Amino acid sequence: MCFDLAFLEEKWGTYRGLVFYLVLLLPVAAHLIISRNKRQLAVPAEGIVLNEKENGKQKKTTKRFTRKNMKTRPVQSTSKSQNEIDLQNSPICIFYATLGGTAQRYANEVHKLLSTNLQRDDLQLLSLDYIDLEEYFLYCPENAVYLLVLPSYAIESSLDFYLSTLRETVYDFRVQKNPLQKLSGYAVFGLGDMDNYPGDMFCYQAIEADKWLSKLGAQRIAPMGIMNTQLASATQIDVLTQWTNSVIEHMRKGTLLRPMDEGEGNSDVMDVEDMGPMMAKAKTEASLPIGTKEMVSTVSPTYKALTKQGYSVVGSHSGVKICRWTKSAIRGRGFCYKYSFYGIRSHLCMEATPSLACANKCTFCWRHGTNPVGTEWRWKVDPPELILKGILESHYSKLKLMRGVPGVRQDRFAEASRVRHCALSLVGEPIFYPYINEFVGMLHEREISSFLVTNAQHPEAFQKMGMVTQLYVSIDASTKQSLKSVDRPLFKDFWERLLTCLEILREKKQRTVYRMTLVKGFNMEQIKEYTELIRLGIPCFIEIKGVTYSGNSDQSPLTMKNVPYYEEVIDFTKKLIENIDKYLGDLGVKYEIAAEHAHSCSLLVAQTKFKKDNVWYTHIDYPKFFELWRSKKDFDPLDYVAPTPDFAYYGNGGFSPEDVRFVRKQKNKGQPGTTPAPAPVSEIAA
Ligand SMILES: Cc1cc2nc3c(=O)[nH]c(=O)nc-3n(C[C@H](O)[C@H](O)[C@H](O)COP(=O)(O)O)c2cc1C
Ligand code: SF4
Repeated sequence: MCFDLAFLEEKWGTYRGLVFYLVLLLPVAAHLIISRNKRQLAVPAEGIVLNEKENGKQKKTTKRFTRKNMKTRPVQSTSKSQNEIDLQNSPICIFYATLGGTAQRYANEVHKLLSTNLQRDDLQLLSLDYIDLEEYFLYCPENAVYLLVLPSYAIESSLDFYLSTLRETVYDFRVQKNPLQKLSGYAVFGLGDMDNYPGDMFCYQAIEADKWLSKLGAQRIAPMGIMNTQLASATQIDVLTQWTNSVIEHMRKGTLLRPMDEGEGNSDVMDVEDMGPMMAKAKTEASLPIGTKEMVSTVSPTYKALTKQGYSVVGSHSGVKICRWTKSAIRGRGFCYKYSFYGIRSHLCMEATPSLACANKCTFCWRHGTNPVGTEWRWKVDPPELILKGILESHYSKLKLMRGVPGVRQDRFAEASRVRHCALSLVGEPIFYPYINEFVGMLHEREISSFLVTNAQHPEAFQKMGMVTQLYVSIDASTKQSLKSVDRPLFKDFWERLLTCLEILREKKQRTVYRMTLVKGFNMEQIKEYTELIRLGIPCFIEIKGVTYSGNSDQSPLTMKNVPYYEEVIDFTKKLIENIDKYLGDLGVKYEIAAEHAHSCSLLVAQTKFKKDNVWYTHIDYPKFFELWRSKKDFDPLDYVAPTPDFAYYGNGGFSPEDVRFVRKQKNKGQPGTTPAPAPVSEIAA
């Protein structure tokens, strides 16, 4: 016994510390175990839908879709009264993406059916191309219902951008988990061409969207609808109506769906609900690796739309188009504003781009939503030699068509057979093209001047951009908010990107220009803020131009009302100069109006260092530029200037005296964008 007590005392001395810890930890451990059990019990009770991972193992087999197996079967659902959707008050958004218009038509149909059925007139119909994706797919409206009508394309389209945005949000560790769980639910309707894109390719992008939405925490309220667009149109409408009715039904019941295990139930039939998890595994993403897709393939609707608008698509991502001023100059009917400002004769000028894609969806873009978009280059790259050869050939072959056109001046037609200037400002973003420096170098070697316009969204590429004859940055607005509404940028940090590019521009020892396109009601206010942007870049020149009205389009909110009168452009410009004098006096630079081109509603504001002895030197000595460029030594913008001709001075109109002004019937009289000059102009500003 004594021995036992002594033994226990000795052991107590050794282990008492440990015993104290255990006693202290016991209540904490008990609390953790109890609360974990509570959570597990709560899952089914709260109706949380299991996702495919939680739902168990998946077999690796891949089912192929055939017309035969396109049946649906009853969907497994979890009916929860607390999930009932408030059909009268929940915001309902119908999203679509389209290239050819079919998905838009079907989205319209869904909108109509739902509006009638629910007797509501506030359902939103939204193009995924023209919304702020963050606003809807990161910070979604509370209790909203999302319905998506989505086609699939084996080629590049803006859907790729949408899907990659969803994917990035899923994997973005800075984003709170399940950001879409605030939604009441969602359902996807996919359109695809099963005959030409069978198996894994059929409706693959709608299926992918369904997967990412689910991973973002949104819950399916109705089975995914799938339609083969090769079916008879009456059948297609039936399928769509059935799906819409099923959505309404599910919303009424407040059911939430859970994906089923692959292989569950009858293996002959395919449940639409199976598709999400199963097809998510499909090798669609892997089968279309980055760098192999063509930006604009010849079979794409984008290609069709661009060619219809007069563009020639060269290779897979470049474009060229004969400008209407080129045609005008060949007929002796006048040059564009670049003649009065810089001495560019329009019939010697080629308008092109090595990248039809860009990172914006500007309201005034001529492409009307057909453009490919992206924040990074993810396409096949064409070599610069191929692009240059292709654009020159296309340009010349289109010019040849003008040979027999009435009024063509033979001297100009002959001169036009050698391009002297290249305006890299057509559409898209030229500095997006990975070999832009090589491409510009090839232009200069052929003594073709380069005017390059960037929308300032790629600071790294901009930093690397070498010498061009004239370097532009588009300044489409002066505040973050207005830039967002005018340019509808894809980058979240679009404003910071612009500011960084302007700072880079200031350091460039080149002829630099801010291009400002004025859109009434969008970007003509906040003049003081523009001066702050001028402070950042201190450009040599500022081009100020009224927006060109490019016609009605669903994709653009602009109307003729947004096109400013020339007087309004002048007024804006004068106020801008007053503000520069007032706020930027410390910079030691002064700006004045140097030239105008009234019939395209354009003014040129220049730093007064381009004025000597009361003579402006805004024109360019092009041979001198090539000489300096070949010397490979540093040179200054003032090293290759030429005097501005009298006709271009502000107050003289800017119309070339060599040409004869063409007077069209007075249908433009009094319209904005035209001058109040005695003779009506041939067309609205270019
Ligand atoms: C160039 C092109 C590629 C297509 N690729 C696919 C595809 O990979 N998978 C598919 O299911 N359908 C594909 N389709 C079919 C379209 O998804 C279908 O025609 C859809 O209705 C197009 O909608 P939209 O007219 O709104 O652009 C493709 C169609 C075109 C024109
Ligand atoms: S400078 Fe521009 S607007 Fe003028 S002719 Fe060339 S492409 Fe056309």
